[in-house]
Amino acid sequence: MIEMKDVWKAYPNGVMAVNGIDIHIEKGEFVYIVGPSGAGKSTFIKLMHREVKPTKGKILIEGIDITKLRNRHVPKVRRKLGVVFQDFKLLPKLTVYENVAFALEVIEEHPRYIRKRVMDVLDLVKLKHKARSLPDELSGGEQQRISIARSIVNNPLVVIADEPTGNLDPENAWGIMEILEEINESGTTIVMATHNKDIVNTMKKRVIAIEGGMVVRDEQRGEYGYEA
Ligand SMILES: Nc1ncnc2c1ncn2[C@@H]1O[C@H](COP(=O)(O)OP(=O)(O)OP(=O)(O)O)[C@@H](O)[C@H]1O
Repeated sequence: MIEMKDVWKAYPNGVMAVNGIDIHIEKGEFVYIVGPSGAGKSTFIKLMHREVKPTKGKILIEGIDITKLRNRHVPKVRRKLGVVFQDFKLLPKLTVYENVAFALEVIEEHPRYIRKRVMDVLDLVKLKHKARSLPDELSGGEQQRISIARSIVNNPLVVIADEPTGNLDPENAWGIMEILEEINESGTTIVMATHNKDIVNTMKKRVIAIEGGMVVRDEQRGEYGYEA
């Protein structure tokens, strides 16, 4: 479902962040991306949702090469991807409800469908009662749960998360993992870059390790493999 074929990324300053990556991720997989700081994990994640374009290579999402897409076709493919960031990136002046509804309003979904869908995903992350709050009235863990609700409101095929637990204490981090696992069990693919050794070692999912912009390990039911 997601395929990278001989993907390279050089930033304008000459840094080679990704050096010839070939990977294939199937529908429904849960994949951790691990590796030392500066290894290229975030670049890998950004390539996957076309925040950056590769210098060379193909990136296929359901057979569509996202590196070759015309700009006007990008939103259609992006809708297949939910993205979660370490720092949540909620819109501060919009309520929780409005943050989550935004993606559906942009594509002009029916207002009745929007109301139901937004309340359903808020229910999934157990924050229905916070619908009218502003993001800064919530704890970090709650904000991240809202950003996950926002990422899945469009029913994406894959949720791509860059260090989603990086700003959270262990209890909140595990709360996020429970939600991601539930989303994965309903068939959504999850790709998550992380430095969290405990989570990777406990969950026993596929682990892809990146070092120096290359895949150095790819194991089913893998371990974190580095010191925390
Ligand atoms: N916008 C950019 N311009 C130039 N170089 C960059 C840019 N973003 C990242 N890099 C460089 O590319 C390399 C890979 O960075 P990347 O952020 O992908 O690593 P990472 O594995 O996610 O690191 P961390 O675990 O610290 O977040 C690093 O050498 C970094 O300094």
